[in-house]
Amino acid sequence: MTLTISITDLTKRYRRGDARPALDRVTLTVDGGMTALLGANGAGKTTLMRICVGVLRPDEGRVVVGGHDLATAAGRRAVKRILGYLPQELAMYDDLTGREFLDYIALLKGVDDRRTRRDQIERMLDLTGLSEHANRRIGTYSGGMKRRLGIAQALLADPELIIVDEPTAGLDPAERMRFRSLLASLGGARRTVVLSTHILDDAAQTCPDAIVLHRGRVAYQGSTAGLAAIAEGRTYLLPPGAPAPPDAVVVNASADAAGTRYRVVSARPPAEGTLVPPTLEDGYAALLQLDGSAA
Ligand SMILES: Nc1ncnc2c1ncn2[C@@H]1O[C@H](COP(=O)(O)OP(=O)(O)OP(=O)(O)O)[C@@H](O)[C@H]1O
Repeated sequence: MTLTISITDLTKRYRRGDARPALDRVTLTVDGGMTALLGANGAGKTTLMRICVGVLRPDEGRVVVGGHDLATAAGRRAVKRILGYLPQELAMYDDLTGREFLDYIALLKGVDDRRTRRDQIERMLDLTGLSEHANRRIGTYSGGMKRRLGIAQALLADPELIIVDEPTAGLDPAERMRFRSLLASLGGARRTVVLSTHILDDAAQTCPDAIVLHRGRVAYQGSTAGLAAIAEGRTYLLPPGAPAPPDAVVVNASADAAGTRYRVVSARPPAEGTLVPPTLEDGYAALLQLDGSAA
């Protein structure tokens, strides 16, 4: 049985009198497997994740994680025991080696037995490809290696629930692919994984389910394929030089010697253009367009 996160009517304002709350009556259910949490800058993703891991309190609403109510101290303690969390900015100690850092985190997570701790750390180092760098000081690690160490610490003590906030931001393409397959290998039947990302390709490759937050509200919850399908019948590739229709969202543009070629999502068919199967990016653009607030 995988763990479920039930979120009901969650509202969070950072300052009293803020015109728009960071989260506005958010109601969601997150089941096992991998779920992508999508949304523009400031949509409320980090706020939602911080509330779900118990480090931030909502103004209103309720979060129950695996049967534990986060409104209670006992509930928050219970969730900490089953949680692996990789925040956007994870504080690491540059003077520690990777192995020492993991040892410290494992102790904080209550893995008291030295041998169990050592075995778990070796497993995580191996899984994240850091074994040969484990005795180097973290201060000498690349950004990608620090991210991998971040996921290694999140996975210590075999958590049932994993929440990761933009884990691939700033990584080069090779590190990103490596990280992506590592994440995909985690989302097995036993775990509930929430992955917040701006990189829709990462979500499309790893997550069967998706949530889109828009200005603090839920704009979509369902399958990733269903999100892509919102742009079905309205995604067009325009020939070089053809202008994008005025009400279309330009998903991308590529230029070559023949001119610029636009990929657009448009409710109305353009004068010239070929209908193409939509990607997750197209579906996301269509969703925000339908919402009347494409950014
Ligand atoms: N500590 C804070 N104090 C005041 N306002 C905040 C604070 N943290 C976030 N906000 C505001 O709350 C809203 C939601 O922010 P949040 O960081 O949750 O969004 P996000 O979707 O994670 O964005 P990003 O993709 O840029 O990380 C934004 O308007 C942001 O400015």
